Amino acid sequence: MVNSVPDCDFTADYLTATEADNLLAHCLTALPWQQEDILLFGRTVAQPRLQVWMGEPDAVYRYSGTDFVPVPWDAQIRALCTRLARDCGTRFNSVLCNLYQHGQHSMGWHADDEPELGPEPVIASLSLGHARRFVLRPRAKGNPDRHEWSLGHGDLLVMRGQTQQHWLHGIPKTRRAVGPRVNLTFRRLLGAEVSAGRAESAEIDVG
Ligand SMILES: O=C(O)CCC(=O)C(=O)O
Ligand SMILES: [Fe+2]
Repeated sequence: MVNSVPDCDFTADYLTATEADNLLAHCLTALPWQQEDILLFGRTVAQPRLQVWMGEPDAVYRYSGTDFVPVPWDAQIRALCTRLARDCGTRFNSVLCNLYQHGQHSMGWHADDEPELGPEPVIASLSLGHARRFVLRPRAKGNPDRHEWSLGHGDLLVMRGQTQQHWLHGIPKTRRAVGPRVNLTFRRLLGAEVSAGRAESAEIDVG
């Protein structure tokens, strides 16, 4: 039974404007951004965004057929991780950093439901830079429910409970002229075991 509302908490301006400005500039210049290839319906294509996987050495993450070995913690991001963990009442050991350079960069429908995240993961998503639409829809086909937030500079969205079991989420492309956006999603991997990977359809564009 799908809850009609996903278990998400949105906090506008979790970071002050100055904190957000400084962290955005730091992320854009200091992180080793890479555009990864993913396997999509048997073809190798470049992901429509740049990423950095960061965290504890054993937080190896398998996503769309690729193993991501984390780069060591950046001091500023680790400080944010500690603050978010305290405020969310949980612990995190890793963060997926996403860079959307323009409106054609996106993230397809997916759930963060890898087995190593556990059944009801708490995922804290901190956004910096230009606001983008974050859209959720039920996993069940034919259910027209939609929820969305505009995630702007310094905003926090925390997903918990059964959100990943029952809902898919993504960042649609936009024809608007938008500048760079950085999104940091803090997670806790429960073990170093490798998952089966998420479905290849994970990267179908969000409509
Ligand atoms: O960029 C966002 O807000 C979403 C990121 C996301 O869903 C993910 O990293 O799994
Ligand atoms: Fe996600």
